[in-house]
Amino acid sequence: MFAVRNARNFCNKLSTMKDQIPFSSDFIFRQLFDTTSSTYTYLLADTDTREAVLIDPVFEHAERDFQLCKDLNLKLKYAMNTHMHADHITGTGFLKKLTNCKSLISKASGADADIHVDESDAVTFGRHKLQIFATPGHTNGCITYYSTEQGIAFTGDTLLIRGCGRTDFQEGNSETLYHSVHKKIFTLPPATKLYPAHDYKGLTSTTVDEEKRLNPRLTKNLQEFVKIMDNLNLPYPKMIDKAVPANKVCGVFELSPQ
Ligand SMILES: N[C@@H](CCC(=O)N[C@@H](CCS)C(=O)NCC(=O)O)C(=O)O
Ligand SMILES: [Fe+2]
Repeated sequence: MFAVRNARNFCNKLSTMKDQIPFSSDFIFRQLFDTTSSTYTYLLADTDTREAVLIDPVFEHAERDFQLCKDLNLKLKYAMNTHMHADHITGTGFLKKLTNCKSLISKASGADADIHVDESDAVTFGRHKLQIFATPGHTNGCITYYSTEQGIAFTGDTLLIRGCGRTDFQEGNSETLYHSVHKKIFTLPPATKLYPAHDYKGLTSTTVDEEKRLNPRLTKNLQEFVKIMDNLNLPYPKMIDKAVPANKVCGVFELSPQ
């Protein structure tokens, strides 16, 4: 009986993995990394129009990201953030100097940008589209970018792999984060691939199904979750005093990292 149940559970897991949608042949996806802040930057593009977007670019890598766009013959349309970061300076300001791109962030972030977005807005590049979900909790202005067609979501610091963003600075609120994850991210199809803004253990992506089963914080009930978040006792990010003021004005604009 035990063996049968185990086999059934295993098959259920495999079927969820089988449901994963492969990227369309006209969709470019690159995951880039900053080893200092463990930040992921994502380059997405349309192979036909060559329009591209960068999610969560890092200041020190703006030239790398610009060069990659050039190498792939892409026109950067938007340099956009999932939230006003506290641990690194965004590359959006620098990328605006290097290209004709526009910066984009949520209205609720309180940060400057060319374009402000909100729940139910969408970002398009070529024929591709990212829907925007407001997923506050780590900060007030946290958003998740979601592509139904590709079956992927960029969760910023709202949901990390087997973790989540801390809620002890900026406008952090653990109850709000819990509801953002449970009502927005966890209601996406189980096979949706999730790409966070950071990972500190070398993992690169997860799925809704995986996190609903395995996230050590978000599988708990609200009360237990709040208690966990109240007791994380993490040191403040080293860059916070520099990063937050810079990110409030869309990053810095000098042409070279110091
Ligand atoms: N040590 C790093 C900061 C690490 C950190 O605080 N990460 C944030 C996300 C970036 S704002 C976080 O929410 N972590 C959650 C967790 O459980 O680790 C540094 O000094 O920059
Ligand atoms: Fe953050």
